[in-house]
This record gives sequence, C-alpha cells and structure tokens, in this order.
Amino acid sequence: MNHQIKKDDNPDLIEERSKATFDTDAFGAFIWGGYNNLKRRREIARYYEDHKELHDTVPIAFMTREEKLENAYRKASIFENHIKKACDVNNPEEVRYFNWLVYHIDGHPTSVHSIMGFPTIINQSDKEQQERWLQSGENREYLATYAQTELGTNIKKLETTATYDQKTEEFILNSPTVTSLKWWPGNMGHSHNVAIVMAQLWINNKCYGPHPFFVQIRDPKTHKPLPGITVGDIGPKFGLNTTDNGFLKLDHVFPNGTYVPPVHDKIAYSSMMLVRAIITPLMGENLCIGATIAIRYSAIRRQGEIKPGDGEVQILDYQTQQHRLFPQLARGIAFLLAGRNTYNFCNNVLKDIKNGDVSLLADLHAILCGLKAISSYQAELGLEQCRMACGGHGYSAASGFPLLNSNQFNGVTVEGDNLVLLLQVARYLMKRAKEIRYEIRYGQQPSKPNEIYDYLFDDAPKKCLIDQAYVPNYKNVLESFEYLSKKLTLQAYDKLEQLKQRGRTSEVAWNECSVELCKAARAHIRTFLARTFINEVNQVNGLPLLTVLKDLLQLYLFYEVKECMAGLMEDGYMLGQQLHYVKKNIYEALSKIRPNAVSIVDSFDFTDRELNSVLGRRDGHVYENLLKWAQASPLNKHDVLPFHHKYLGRMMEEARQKSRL
Ligand SMILES: CC/C=C\C/C=C\C/C=C\C/C=C\C=C\C(=O)SCCNC(=O)CCNC(=O)[C@H](O)C(C)(C)COP(=O)(O)OP(=O)(O)OC[C@H]1O[C@@H](n2cnc3c(N)ncnc32)[C@H](O)[C@@H]1OP(=O)(O)O
Ligand SMILES: Cc1cc2nc3c(=O)[nH]c(=O)nc-3n(C[C@H](O)[C@H](O)[C@H](O)COP(=O)(O)OP(=O)(O)OC[C@H]3O[C@@H](n4cnc5c(N)ncnc54)[C@H](O)[C@@H]3O)c2cc1C
Repeated sequence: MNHQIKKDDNPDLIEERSKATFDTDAFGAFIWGGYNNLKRRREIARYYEDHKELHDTVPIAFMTREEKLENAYRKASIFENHIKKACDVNNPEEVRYFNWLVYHIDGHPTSVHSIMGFPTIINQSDKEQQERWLQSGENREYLATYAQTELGTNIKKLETTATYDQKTEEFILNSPTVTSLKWWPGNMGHSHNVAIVMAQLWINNKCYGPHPFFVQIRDPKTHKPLPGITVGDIGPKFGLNTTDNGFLKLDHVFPNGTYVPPVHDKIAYSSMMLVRAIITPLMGENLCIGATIAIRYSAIRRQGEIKPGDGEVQILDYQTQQHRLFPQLARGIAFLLAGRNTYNFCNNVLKDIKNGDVSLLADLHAILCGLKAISSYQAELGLEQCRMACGGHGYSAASGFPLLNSNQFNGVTVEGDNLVLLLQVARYLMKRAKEIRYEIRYGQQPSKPNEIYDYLFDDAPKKCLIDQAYVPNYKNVLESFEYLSKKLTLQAYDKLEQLKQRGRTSEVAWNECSVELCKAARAHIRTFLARTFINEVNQVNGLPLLTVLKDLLQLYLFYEVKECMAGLMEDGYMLGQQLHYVKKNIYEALSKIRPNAVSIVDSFDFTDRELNSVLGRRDGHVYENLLKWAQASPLNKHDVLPFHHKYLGRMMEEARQKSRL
C-alpha cells in the first residue's frame, strides 16, 4: 500500500501509486532504521513546515551570493531556539535532519563548527581544555573552523609551523611561505572566529609532526581579524556558495596551551574520519533524492510511442530510462545501508579510542576511506544520469539538479581526494596480502580475524557459480566479488614485490602499481557494499517488503557484476554464458521494479523541501509549477529590463536608423 495517494495529485502518479505491491511505510522504516525514526522524521518535517521564519524567502537559485549568506545567517541566528523544540538534541540523526531541512544543500555559516571544529575539541582535548571550551562551544559562544589544507597540501608535509617558545611557554604559529596559507577551510572566510589549525609542532628544534592548535582568529566582540591574522573568503565555487570557505595567513600568532602527546600518532586525523563516516550515507541520500526527482518526473512525462497508435507513453516505460535510473536507486540504498553501519562502527571506535583502545583504528580508517571514495564517485556519476534522464528540464535550476549536482562535486575531493583515499585502502590490503603470502609459505595465522577481510584468507578453489536459476543466488554473486577482490589484491602485491626485487624503492614500486592498487581497493569496497546489502535484506520479515527489496538487491548485485566483468572474465573465471545470465538478471530486475518504482521513491518520504525540485514534486503537478517558478525569476520583475534601452535597445534603434538612411 502506498500511503502517499492523494486524490488531487497528477493522475499518472495516482495510477503508479495504486499499483504498489508493498507498504511504503514499511520500506521507509527499513531505510531510516525503524518506524520510530520514520515517525520522528515526519514530526521534524512538520515542525519545519509550520515555522515560516525558517524558510527561504525566495528560491536560493534566485539569490546573489551575499543574499544567500545573509539568508543563512538570519536562519542561524534563530536556529538554536527552534532545534530544541523540534529535535532530541542528543540524537545526531534528528539534529542532522533538522539542519538539512533548514539549510538544505548549499552549506551554512555554522556547519564546519558542528561537523569538524567542535568535534575536534570534544575528541582531542584534555580535561582542562574541555572545561574551558566544551560548554562554550556547545553554546556556540565561539565558532571553530577546521584549518588543515594549505595551498600546497599533503598532511605530513604541511608547512604551517607551531614553534614552542620555552621562555614564554607559548606556541608561535606561523605561515612561512605563500604555499603554507590555509586554503579552503569552511566558514573561515567570515563566519567563524576560531580556527583549529593543523601545524607542524616544533619543540627544541625537533619536529613532532602535524598537531591541532586552537587559535582565536577574530576578536570575539568586534569580529575583526586579530593582529597577525590575514583572513578572507576564497571566492565563488562550483557549489557550497552559502559557505565562506576561507584563506588564512598567520604571522607569528601566539595561542596559549600545553603539549599533551596523543595515544596514537594518527589521533589528530580522527575528525576527518568522523566526516568521512557522515559522507557515505549522505551520498546515498543525495542519490536517492536525484532518483526520486527523475523517477517521478519520468512517470508524468509522456513522450513517443512504444506501440504505434497506442498514444504517448510515460518515459519510465522505456527500458533505457529504467536502466539509467533504477541502478542509481539501488546504489543509493546500498550507500545508505553501508553508511549507517559504518557510522555506528566509527562512533564505537572513537569511544574506544577515548578509553585508550586503538586496536580497530586501522580497520575503521580503511573502510571509511574506501566507502567515502566509492560512494561519492558513483553518486556523482549517478546524479548526472538522473539529470540527463529529465531532458531539457533537468538543465533548469527548477529541476533541483544544478544545485544538487554542483554540491555533489565536492564529495570526491573533501576529506581527502578519492584516489588518495583508495590508496589508503590498498595500503591496508597489501598488509593482508603480505600475511596471506607469509601464511601460505610458513603456515602461520593472520594477525587477527575480521569479517571485513576474512574472505581474503579463504583458500578453497573458486568456481563462478552464477547461473540462470529463477531465484538468483546472492551468495554466488558475493563470492564472485570476493574472488575478484582477492585476485586483484594478490596481483598488485606480487607486482609490488617483483618491482622491489628488480631494484625499485618501495615508493617507486608503489607508484608504478598505483592504478592496480586502486582497482584492488575498489573491488574490496564493492564486496563490502554487496555483503552489507545482502545482510540487511536477510534480516527483513514480511514478504511484500522482502520481495521488492530482493528485486533491488538483484539489480544492484548483477549491475555491479556487469561493471567489473572484464576482471571476472579475463582469466576464465566467469564464462560468456554466465555474462548472459547476468544481463538477463538485470533486465528481469528492471521490469520487476518498474511497477513499484514510484512507490519505492515515495517510501523515502522526502519532503518537497528536501527535493527542492519542480520536476520531483510529490503531487506531480509539474508543468503549471514550472511556469510559476519561471515567473518568479528576478529577471521577470520587469517587463522591460532597466538597462535594456541603454544597450540592446540603443543598438537596435541605431541599426534601424542606419538601415533607414
Ligand atoms: C553534497 C555534499 C557532498 C559531500 C560532502 C559532505 C559534507 C562535507 C561538506 C563540506 C566539506 C566540509 C569540510 C571538509 C573538510 C576537509 O576537507 S578537512 C581536510 C581533509 N583532508 C584530508 O582528508 C587529507 C587527506 N589526507 C590524509 O588523510 C592523509 O594525508 C593520508 C592520505 C591518510 C596519509 O597520511 P599521512 O600523510 O600521515 O601518511 P603516512 O605517514 O604514510 O600515514 C599512513 C598511515 O597512517 C594511517 N592513517 C592515516 N589516516 C589515519 C586515520 N584517520 N586513522 C588511523 N590511521 C590513519 C594509515 O593507515 C597508514 O598506516 P600504516 O599503513 O600502518 O603506516
Ligand atoms: C568544498 C570544499 C570544502 C573544504 N573544506 C575544508 C575544510 O573545512 N578544511 C580543510 O582543511 N580543508 C578543506 N577542504 C580541502 C580538501 O580537504 C582538499 O581539497 C582535499 O583534501 C584534496 O587536497 P588538495 O586540494 O590539496 O588536492 P591535491 O592533494 O593537490 O590533489 C590533486 C590531485 O593530485 C592527486 N594526488 C595527490 N596526492 C597524491 C598521491 N599521494 N598519490 C596519487 N595521487 C595524488 C589527487 O588524486 C588529485 O587528483 C575543502 C575542499 C573543498 C573542495
């Protein structure tokens, strides 16, 4: 049953919704982690709808950059009054959802304090520092950005220095070169007044590597930059234009403090892990938003005929449209599920770290790097497919895609460039490969079992078992991913070792293998995503929901097999006939999903505010609202633009006069 049917909606959508074979609320509860979460989302969305002061005054596509910032500043100033009424402030998901409704996708002036600056203070300060900065940070008496990236960046080689002065017992922070300027930190340009500055710590002429420093950059009262600080906005960007990403030059600035060594030398990196953990489910959500817009629009848009004379069909009936859109839906769900799992894993590990236990840090780091890289890349490609699926209207800001996709672009870069992060996964895999080769040669056990990479140690001979069974066997597909991942991992490892034996240094050999290392990393993450999706679906009770989820899982798994078929076929593991079964499974899944497609996207329960799209409106009344949207454009305030006669009008008039001569 689809709970979103309303009698005044677009008739095509009513028809689609009436065909649902499952309960959309049950699907929504699966996606958002239970019925209670779904109910809370609705209550929070209702709160947002009822409080007009939290809304944008005009669509942000019609605002200048200054107007965007002022609009977001205005909302930030009243946000605290509302959040306590709308949410359980101790529930991060509720807080995140309310933030998302209020500020939407283009950033806002308190974001980096919330996701990076303040969490760094929570997780990386000692008791004395916490007493001083925790409550005030929570109250937003100050706002802290996270200033790590420099014009030239590689964390180990950061150029900003923090030199301990024994006499005054102070640290002196300095930007010694032009490339040491901090560049990019969010909200640093104008909004925040404190920066967590990552700088190389020097004590007694010895460098202790990058460490975070709490630096007041603007006067708490006047908000003017403090002496020695040069700070500003880096200018307009592809997206996130409501965020003032900034530059910062420090000229012998003296924050006070003491040096307490961390329990692990990478603890200083933990703030990045937290954001990487947030990014994966966010990528899932973005992709599901794009798919919702494109699928709803494809259900109301009629173009062309399939059976001549039968009238124009809904474009969603074209197999090509389904093949373009439904995999995005399936991938979006896979990222949401894997993202939720690893977010919980991340919080548990961060708690362990606080108690001095860093045993799972490397495992967590690798999986977060890989998921962030794969989800942001595939979401970017997928959203572009969704945009293209909407034809010309997809190119209009009214579709929501220009804002959604241009903000998505940052996903592949922020919190570490994707390729750099994939190489971190590969580094982890190479350690496992070394254990495998070592174990086989010397009969030793691997360091510690772990369900994320246990399959790498499974030595049983492998045969591809993908067949044409009517009910697809997901385990067989998962085994194919495991086979490929292990093969690519060992191939990369063996090549690395051969190059080293031929005299290459480790670093040069690494570079010469890096394309193959990234392939191994991708294969490992594909395996993780597939396993998580299968495990989650296996826990579902209730046949109608289970059936539709299995249709999506079938599409997900076989689509991913098709994506990596070259690797599976090159050594004869998968045969041509099996590839035929893979494609058959994909086409079957597309046609099983088709009648439920609108109800599946309805189940996400995205509000029109979240979709921010005339094409994706829940009621399907697209065309009349496209006209209203266009008429609201600032250009249409005047029948004749105020500067018309000064330029074009004069030009035409002069041309007319000339031709009369
Ligand atoms: C629509 C919106 C879409 C998406 C975005 C959503 C939200 C965000 C919106 C806006 C953005 C907001 C904020 C953005 C903030 C930032 O970008 S902050 C800056 C982030 N910068 C980076 O991420 C830099 C990436 N680089 C690195 O992390 C490191 O340089 C490195 C690549 C990991 C390498 O580390 P290092 O330089 O130290 O090199 P090595 O000495 O070789 O160390 C490697 C060993 O260290 C271990 N390691 C590395 N990191 C960690 C970690 N975090 N935890 C634990 N261990 C770690 C690694 O495993 C190696 O271990 P070893 O093999 O045992 O030696
Ligand atoms: C919207 C946005 C918000 C941001 N917010 C913040 C913030 O709040 N705080 C902050 O500190 N930073 C922030 N950043 C900076 C961001 O973290 C960096 O841009 C990111 O980590 C990539 O670093 P880079 O720009 O120096 O790219 P580079 O490291 O110069 O990478 C450029 C290219 O070189 C390749 N490359 C680099 N190193 C290697 C390697 N070792 N092996 C193989 N290839 C390599 C990369 O794959 C990439 O293709 C933000 C960036 C953006 C776009």
